[in-house]
Amino acid sequence: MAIKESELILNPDGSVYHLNLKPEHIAHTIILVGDQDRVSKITKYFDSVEYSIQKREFKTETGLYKGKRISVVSTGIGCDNIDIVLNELDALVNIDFETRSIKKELTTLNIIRVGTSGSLQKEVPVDSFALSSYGLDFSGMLHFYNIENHRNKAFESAFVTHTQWNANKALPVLIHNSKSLEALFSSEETSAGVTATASGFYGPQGRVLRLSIEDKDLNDKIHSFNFEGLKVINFEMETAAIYGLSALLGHNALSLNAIIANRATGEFSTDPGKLIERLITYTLNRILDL
Ligand SMILES: O=P(O)(O)O[C@H]1O[C@H](CO)[C@@H](O)[C@H]1O
Ligand SMILES: O=c1cc[nH]c(=O)[nH]1
Repeated sequence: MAIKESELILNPDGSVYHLNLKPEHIAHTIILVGDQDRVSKITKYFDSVEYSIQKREFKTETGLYKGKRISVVSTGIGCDNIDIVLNELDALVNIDFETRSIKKELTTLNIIRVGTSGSLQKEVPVDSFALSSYGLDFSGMLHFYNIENHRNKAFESAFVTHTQWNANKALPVLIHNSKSLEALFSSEETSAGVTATASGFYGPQGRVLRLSIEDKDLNDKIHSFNFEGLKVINFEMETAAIYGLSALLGHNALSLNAIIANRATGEFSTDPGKLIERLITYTLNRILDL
């Protein structure tokens, strides 16, 4: 059955609504970054750039890196943007835009986030790399999908009990990464653990400037939580949404984050630009084995 024009929105040139892309514009290996200016910091290493297309905060560059076709897409900040990016990337490969119907043969994308993040644990220091074995969604976005078969309720209910999670907030949802991507990208340079995906940068990550927050002890409780050896190691704003939608749509996803802040020690990286550059070259070196 054809998907209605109000649901799958295509621009007059046939490109998908927000990303402004047509199917031929994307590779099946995709690096997601938050910051649109980070796209060229990655593609400057490419042999050639085939397409460079931007609409709003969504900038895409596709090209060849040592002969491998890769797309780099910026998502902007937050899970609401991830809802747009993941649905539209999936539509580009798995929906026929002519007939507006789902293709019989589905394509699996490899999706790797290269982001920045704040650590919650002293053992995951500033200037190191966090690899998200799981994403813990605090944003509530995933509750709008049928996520039940992909979440880990035992972890979630232990977490809710330990943190005395306020019922007015969305229930946390724990989602796994792609274990094959984790195997490829983990090394002695990465610390693996649970990444908490917040719905904001300030209050939702326990930062206080002028506004007081509902639970000033929440970060300490997240910090001390341990479920069968699994700890929440860092805070950022996209990973769990990427993991949740990738699990639902059948894509492989992994999130790597440069630790620019340590919330446990109060430190901030003296050179975040250099750190993210290091994570970019680390990721590109390993992506060739995909
Ligand atoms: O550096 P990026 O990839 O944007 O990631 C982090 O930085 C932003 C907040 O400053 C959020 O998007 C957070 O997830
Ligand atoms: O503390 C931090 C640092 C980067 N990004 C976040 O979302 N939080």
